Amino acid sequence: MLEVRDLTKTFGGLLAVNSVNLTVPDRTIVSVIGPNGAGKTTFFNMITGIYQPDKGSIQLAGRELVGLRPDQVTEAGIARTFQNIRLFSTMTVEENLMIGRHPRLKASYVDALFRTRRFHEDEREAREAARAILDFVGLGRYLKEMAVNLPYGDQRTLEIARALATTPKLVLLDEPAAGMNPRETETLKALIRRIRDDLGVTVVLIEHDMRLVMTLSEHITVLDYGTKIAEGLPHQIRNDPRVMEAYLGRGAAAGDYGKEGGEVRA
Ligand SMILES: Nc1ncnc2c1ncn2[C@@H]1O[C@H](COP(=O)(O)OP(=O)(O)OP(=O)(O)O)[C@@H](O)[C@H]1O
Repeated sequence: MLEVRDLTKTFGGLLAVNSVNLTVPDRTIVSVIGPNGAGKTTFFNMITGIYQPDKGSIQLAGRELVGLRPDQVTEAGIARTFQNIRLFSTMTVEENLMIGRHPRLKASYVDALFRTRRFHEDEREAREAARAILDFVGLGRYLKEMAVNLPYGDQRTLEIARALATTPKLVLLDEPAAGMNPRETETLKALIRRIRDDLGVTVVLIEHDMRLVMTLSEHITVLDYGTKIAEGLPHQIRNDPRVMEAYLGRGAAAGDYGKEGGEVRA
């Protein structure tokens, strides 16, 4: 589904992502992990067209994405969430989803201006889709609620719902469990599995919660100082000395990898 080759990005003299390759098969759940500043978010930002890479290629189901704008990447089939919540807080839950739906609508500016039949059809379709997605993620009861009034964990789920509203082939989740309590994280884990199993959407996540990463991922790629230092199955990564070194060498970024005597909690 996703084939990243030789992806490279520098900021001034800093090599933030250094010639990274990543292959993500269709309908898999994979994780990109690494200590703080390893280049994970920069990697996501290149895939989604926010940053243009200095070098490399990014193909989604065979289509080259380098050079596309973020909205064109969304249209091509990649949706994402961000490390920090980016909802329209003064809009309702339904409206947040309808905005997520926008790239898939057919009506033009002129249709909207003159409220044509196509405009009304689009609006009805977007409302129906919003309702279906909210039910799917378990937020159906909040349809007309202001996004800002939702509990924290539900706001994060709403962000995932908004990403799903673009009907992606692949979704990139940037630290979806950040700030969640263990119960919310369990619910999130089940949701991510259902996104893959029921919707057939491929999932790539950046996550610091090692328990979640180790139990959810089918494949893990580890970055350190912008370079891929390891990749493989969860049990291989858990026992990889290079990975332990990367985390422990930096004081095992609070609550993460290697916290308990060099072993990963999983
Ligand atoms: N826009 C930018 N301009 C300059 N340097 C940047 C920019 N974005 C990221 N960097 C630098 O690139 C490196 C990689 O940062 P990035 O945010 O991708 O890491 P990360 O693995 O996502 O970290 P974290 O886990 O803390 O979110 C860091 O040294 C960071 O300071």
